Amino acid sequence: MESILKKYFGYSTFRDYQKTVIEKILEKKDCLVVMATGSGKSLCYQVPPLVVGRTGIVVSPLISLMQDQVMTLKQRGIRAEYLGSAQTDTSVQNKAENGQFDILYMTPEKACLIPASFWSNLLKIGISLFAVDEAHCISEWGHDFRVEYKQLDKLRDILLDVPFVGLTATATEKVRIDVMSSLKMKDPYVAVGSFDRTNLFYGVKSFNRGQLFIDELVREISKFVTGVDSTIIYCTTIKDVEQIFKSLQEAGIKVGIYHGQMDNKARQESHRLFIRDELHVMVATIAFGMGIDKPNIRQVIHYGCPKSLESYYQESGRCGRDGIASVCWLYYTRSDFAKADFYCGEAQTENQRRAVMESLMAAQRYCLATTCRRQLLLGHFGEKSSAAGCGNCDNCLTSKKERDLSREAFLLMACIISCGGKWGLNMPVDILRGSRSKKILNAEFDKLPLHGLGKEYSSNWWKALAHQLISNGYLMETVADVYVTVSVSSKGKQFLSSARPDYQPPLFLPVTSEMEDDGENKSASREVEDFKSFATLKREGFSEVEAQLYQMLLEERLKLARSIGTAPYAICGDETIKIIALTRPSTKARLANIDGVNQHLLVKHGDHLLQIIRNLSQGLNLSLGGEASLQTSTTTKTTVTNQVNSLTNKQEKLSPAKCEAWRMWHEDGFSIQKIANFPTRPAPIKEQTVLNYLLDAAREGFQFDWTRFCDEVGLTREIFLAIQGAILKVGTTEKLRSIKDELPEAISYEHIKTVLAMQNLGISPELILPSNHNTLNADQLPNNVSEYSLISTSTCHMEGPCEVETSVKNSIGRCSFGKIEEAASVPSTGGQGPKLSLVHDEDTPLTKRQKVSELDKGSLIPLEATERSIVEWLKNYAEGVTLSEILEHFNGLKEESVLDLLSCLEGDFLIYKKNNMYRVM
Ligand SMILES: Nc1ncnc2c1ncn2[C@@H]1O[C@H](COP(=O)(O)OP(=O)(O)OP(=O)(O)O)[C@@H](O)[C@H]1O
Repeated sequence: MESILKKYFGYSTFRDYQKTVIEKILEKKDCLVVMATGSGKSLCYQVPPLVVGRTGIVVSPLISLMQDQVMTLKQRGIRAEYLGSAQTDTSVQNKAENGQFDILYMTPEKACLIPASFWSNLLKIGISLFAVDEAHCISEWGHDFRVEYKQLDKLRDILLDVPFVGLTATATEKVRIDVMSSLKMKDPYVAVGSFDRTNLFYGVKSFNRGQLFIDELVREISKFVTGVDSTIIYCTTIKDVEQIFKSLQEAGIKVGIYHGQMDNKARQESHRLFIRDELHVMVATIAFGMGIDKPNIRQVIHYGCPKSLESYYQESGRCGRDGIASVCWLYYTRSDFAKADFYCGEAQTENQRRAVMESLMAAQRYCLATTCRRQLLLGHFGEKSSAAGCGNCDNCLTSKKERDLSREAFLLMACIISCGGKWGLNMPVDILRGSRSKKILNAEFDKLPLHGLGKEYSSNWWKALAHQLISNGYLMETVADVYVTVSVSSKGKQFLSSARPDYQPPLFLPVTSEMEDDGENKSASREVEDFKSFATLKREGFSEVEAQLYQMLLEERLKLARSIGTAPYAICGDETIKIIALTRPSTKARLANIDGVNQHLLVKHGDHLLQIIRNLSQGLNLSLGGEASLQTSTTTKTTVTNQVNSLTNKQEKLSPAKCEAWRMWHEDGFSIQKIANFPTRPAPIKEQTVLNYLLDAAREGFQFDWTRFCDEVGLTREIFLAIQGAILKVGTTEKLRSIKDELPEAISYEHIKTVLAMQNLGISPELILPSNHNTLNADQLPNNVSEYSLISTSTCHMEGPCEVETSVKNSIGRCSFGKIEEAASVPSTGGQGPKLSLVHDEDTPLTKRQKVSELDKGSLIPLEATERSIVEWLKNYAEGVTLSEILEHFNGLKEESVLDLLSCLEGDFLIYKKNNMYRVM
């Protein structure tokens, strides 16, 4: 499974639930997968057909979505096609029937109407799975019910032994049950993940609809539209779409338009150009919907409040699908909340109207919230999140101002009660503002003592306060048909009973931006200020010149995509380009090792890409090879970004020479001695220098294998303890010389430096340092250990010096820093086996894993390393093998030769490297 993942998708690690779902499918179990948008559900049905080599059928609601998926899969070397009304190639059905595709998409209509002979023929060859994407469409309770989906259950009786898989990003409990029963699933495996999209920033602003705001928005967008990131602007009306589209176009931005009144062809063309990065911004109504599967959308802006939180989650969820930090801004005006009539237009029954109203009210609550937006959003889908805020929404990031609003709250609540509690907000607000409208005069509300007492605030200000009182439980809303009435809750009444017109108990409430700016006076530029600052999130982690390289590489990817008629993201994702820009691989093997680089890309475009990387890097004076070992395999995309960022930050603190030494040691597995004398160096450097470089890297937080390092410098637990004792005696770590003077000659400065670094970093010797007790006899000791024995016994609280002394001497014997001659003079243990190599051979690494050594016990005869023998041997280790272990197994062979062979195997995608372990594809 993992080889398939790397080979076709370029990734080396499955996301949490993916592996289990795939395993269940391979066991032929039905599955229901409910996971957030962009969480990687597609992989669950894309991998099994490749594992078993039989076609997987995928039902998908939209032709455009299928076309995009097929395009992307083809770029991965996967045989994919679709069947549906838009398919012009008449041979596809025939080929499909003969099992010639790995993955075959079809519309639900096609799946139901295709002749039974198609299924029986294909069944003879084998069908690996029957997946229903966007499975919520099958349920009448789902927000996107499609009648055609309901017919799919018929296929259950035809595709008897085929696992059915339903996948959706939005499904309540009710919908889930409906999907399972509609697809007649048998005891399905259900995977429900978090809906949290942690890489998305959520923000909301109120604004005044109009050209002034649009102009400001356009100015801001044109500042950061670079041609590599995409933005979607969702509008609630076609009029808004056209107005914003026109303004962006006039500003010279490559912008597309998409709405329901355009003809099919024009919409398809808009979609196509946007997907292929030929357009940078898309202004659309929500008609530009489900089929958007573009990973590098960095911003989704809602120009107007959406009709429900479900649709907001879906629409904003098109942002940042590749896991890179992205932003979702929602702009609303108060008038958006009065659109109930409009949204209720199609509702037939009162219940349906109520459902629409409640959805709109939830969206309104989201807009007006002063607490964590993510929590509100997740809570709406029944997901609990931690009590603390998310730290990635406007409310969490901006400190809330609070004010004692007891007087104003008193006036508003008293007014609501005075006018009978049967109105919406407009009536009490108008009374407070002293309106003399006909409605007010007729009801004689102008005679109320409260009339005109709240003139100093705008009507929006009062409404914003009302929503604070609602969210704090002082007021409550009731839906009656399409109307919402507001009344005072028992908490509100309690407050009123403890207050008088001239005295109110303090009531501190958050001051929202609407209240702060008093709505009407707000300048457009302030509204878009935050928008701008969050749009630059993605540029974190690059030096200026690396950022330049990143942009250039994206341009090159665009050119390549144009030349082969595909979308840039189908070649590889932005995150992959980011890692390429940071590591600048110079060989196919290194390129292959990057997350997101698949075999097809390497074989088809690898040489071209390497050439480009070389040329561009040279032009920018950047060294090739990069510094970071970007093993991106263990985490989600978001973590990958963090890894890259933190590595880059670390690299900035470390000189290139140190980074390079660390990379050679950590990534390539070279010994310190080898690095010091590397053939490409103009002159060798001291081993001590390399050791210092590596310790600096460790101190800067670079990934570090301490066991290997200590093994290489010959530091055992006993030496560690001896040094610790000396430090205690000297009483300071400032003077290395004094510490050294307390120790036997054979304990070097390098040992001391290593111990100090470990102590500083809190690395416990117990965990990583071997003890050499019992490996040598006491009588094999050289004579000069008396001084040391005092130290070691006192440190170790041992009765006699014997064992510790023995171990120290043994350890010293293994030390490679200027102590080789001395070590050679220590007699060998003879019968202790091959583990204790007292004479250091520069091509024989010192580490040895337990697992490998067990398998290799007694194998001292040099083995011939060929591509075939390496692959054959690697097959024994599902978890992989390190370079040192390979070298140890093929003992007697030069490290460079083995590296050459490994490099070829990686470049040919026969093996791959994950977490520094080599594995067979
Ligand atoms: N194991 C993985 N490692 C790295 N990236 C992955 C992995 N699995 C999936 N991805 C990437 O995550 C992105 C989103 O995946 P995918 O399109 O499958 O999401 P989805 O859950 O189907 O979303 P939606 O519900 O919106 O259709 C894609 O760019 C995909 O290549």
